[in-house]
Amino acid sequence: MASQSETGGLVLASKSASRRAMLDAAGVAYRSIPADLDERALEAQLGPAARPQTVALELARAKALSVCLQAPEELVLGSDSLVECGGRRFDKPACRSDAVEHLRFFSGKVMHLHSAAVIARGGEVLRSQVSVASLQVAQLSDRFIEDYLDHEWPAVSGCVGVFRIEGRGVQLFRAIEGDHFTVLGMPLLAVLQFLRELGALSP
Ligand SMILES: Nc1nc2c(ncn2[C@@H]2O[C@H](COP(=O)(O)OP(=O)(O)OP(=O)(O)O)[C@@H](O)[C@H]2O)c(=O)[nH]1
Repeated sequence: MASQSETGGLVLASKSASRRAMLDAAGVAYRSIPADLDERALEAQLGPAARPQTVALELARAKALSVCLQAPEELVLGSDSLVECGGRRFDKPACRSDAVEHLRFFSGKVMHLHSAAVIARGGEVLRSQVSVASLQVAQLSDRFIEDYLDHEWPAVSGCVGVFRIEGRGVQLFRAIEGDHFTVLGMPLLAVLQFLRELGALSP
């Protein structure tokens, strides 16, 4: 006999601490089953010309559908974030020198952070949303970058854009346009509306 959590619950298909923190703070009950898939290989299949919002949506969809196989009765929430800046797409930095290169490139430019969410059940996509925030990056000196990473590395190794907006990452920006939750890594307001529509959250 399947437990309640295996019949009507919500599964977060993510290892992201930030996404878990958002749902925890919002009082949303869920269990986590990280998606085990090669995001970079999937992104490569979409090709270099794929729009960043398309890539984020497709990766969120792939994460949700892959976890549906382990939770066939439950709503599964997949999410993905990526940065586009100066015509380049960026994922999480692979190492500290990657982080330096990313930050040097971002300096003085506008960073677009795309965050997507997909809710699926039984292999069928029920809802999806992708949102973008625009972050104006300050001029970053090499000295600032090294000092910043002395404090923030390796914590930001799990963060696209090499920052935690809730921490020192806020020092990188002169202005931010867009939803705070989108910056943190998931369009939470849309996710909550979807859960209400799907009966998983009381209106
Ligand atoms: N704490 C924090 N995390 C951020 C911020 N901006 C982006 N992120 C995180 O950057 C990560 C983007 O990488 P993704 O590939 O989308 O997700 P992930 O962390 O690999 O986790 P999965 O969902 O399991 O793929 C996510 O965990 C986002 O929450 C921020 O300002 N603060």
